[in-house]
Amino acid sequence: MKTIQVDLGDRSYPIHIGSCFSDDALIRSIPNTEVVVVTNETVAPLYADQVLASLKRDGRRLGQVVLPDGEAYKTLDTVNRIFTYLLEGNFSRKVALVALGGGVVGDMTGYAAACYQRGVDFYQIPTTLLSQVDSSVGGKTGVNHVLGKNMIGAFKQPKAVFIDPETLKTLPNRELSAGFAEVVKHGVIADATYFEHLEANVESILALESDALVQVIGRSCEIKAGVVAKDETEQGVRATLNFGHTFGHAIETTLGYGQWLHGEAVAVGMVMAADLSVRLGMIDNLLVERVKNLLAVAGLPIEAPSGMTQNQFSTAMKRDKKVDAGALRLVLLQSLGKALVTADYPQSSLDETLAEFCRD
Ligand SMILES: NC(=O)c1ccc[n+]([C@@H]2O[C@H](COP(=O)([O-])OP(=O)(O)OC[C@H]3O[C@@H](n4cnc5c(N)ncnc54)[C@H](O)[C@@H]3O)[C@@H](O)[C@H]2O)c1
Ligand SMILES: O=C(O)C(=O)C[C@@H](O)[C@H](O)[C@H](O)COP(=O)(O)O
Ligand SMILES: [Zn+2]
Repeated sequence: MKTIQVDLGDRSYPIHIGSCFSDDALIRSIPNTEVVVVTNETVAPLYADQVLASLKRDGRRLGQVVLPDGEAYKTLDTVNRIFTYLLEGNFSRKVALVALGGGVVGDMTGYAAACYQRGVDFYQIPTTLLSQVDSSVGGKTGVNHVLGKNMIGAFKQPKAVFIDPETLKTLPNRELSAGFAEVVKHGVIADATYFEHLEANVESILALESDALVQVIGRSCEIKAGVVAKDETEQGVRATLNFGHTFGHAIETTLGYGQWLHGEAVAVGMVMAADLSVRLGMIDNLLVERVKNLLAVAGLPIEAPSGMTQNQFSTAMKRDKKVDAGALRLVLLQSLGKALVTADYPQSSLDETLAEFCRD
């Protein structure tokens, strides 16, 4: 078992990576006397019994909420189903909510934990590549609004994260690729050597070769944990984790949640942000080609959805959470492994990038 610590003072927590399901002592050791597992209709039949069995203990009350599956259900209405279950069952403030599933389940469970009786304990058992390398770490929780992605939410750190890479064996390939987009992001913004490692090992990672996979989950969690420890609530450097997301979120919101997967939208978003960085003279076009090539090899899109207009991008991007005093801050590249958050770019250059990808 590999363990990475997220250092946040009295809210620090471990990320355990290994056979957390077959060797279930860590999951078993969750101390709360009331535990509710929150999952969805796809993940429940695969893993919920196993997790509930691990949690079973004399004197502990267990519950389970099974949510509908899909990004389209990442809403306040769905979170309200969790509240209704907890209230009907008279669960107290001592309850721990355990998110079992991908990022959608994790983000909603964390938000429910932040709100239920003004805050209860929360654990993450992520079962997609995306959630194992990104969303289970860092405490961003929340739901989508029809006008913007993740617009309603709270920072709520989990007490621990339990990652069992074996769960990825049941994950559809399209979802695996989507998770890989966030892995590429970590290399591009924070670690050139890691990016080179991904270029050299993309096939073995996506073939789920155990060593390659554990190494990638570990390195991505280390990078994310390091950034979050420096800037938990995104006052500064954490915004670099949003590389590609301003464009990507615009795609998700405009097409309708769930049409494109989050990782797919972020893949194109990263190419667009890199394109803008070239236009501003910050990086060489060769780097854009390397990013595009790695994403394409992983089966990810590198072009904007056909039919999406420049105006649709602009409208959605104006609502980005990184807008400050009316100016849209974007994450751009200074070099491989180095990102910068800035509102200091000519609007005409952004327009050129949008025009290049939209052709409307
Ligand atoms: N909080 C954060 O920091 C953060 C970071 C990145 C992304 N996100 C959010 O995460 C969400 C995307 O997460 P995701 O990519 O995990 O999508 P997801 O949660 O929708 O899961 C993808 C699909 O895989 C299924 N699934 C999950 N585990 C499985 C398994 N082991 N075997 C078979 N099927 C399985 C799910 O039911 C779903 O159909 C988006 O809403 C995004 O905004 C949050
Ligand atoms: O943890 C972060 O910070 C990130 O930005 C990680 C992103 O991959 C993730 O998609 C996040 O949910 C986006 O955050 P948002 O604040 O732009 O909604
Ligand atoms: Zn993301």
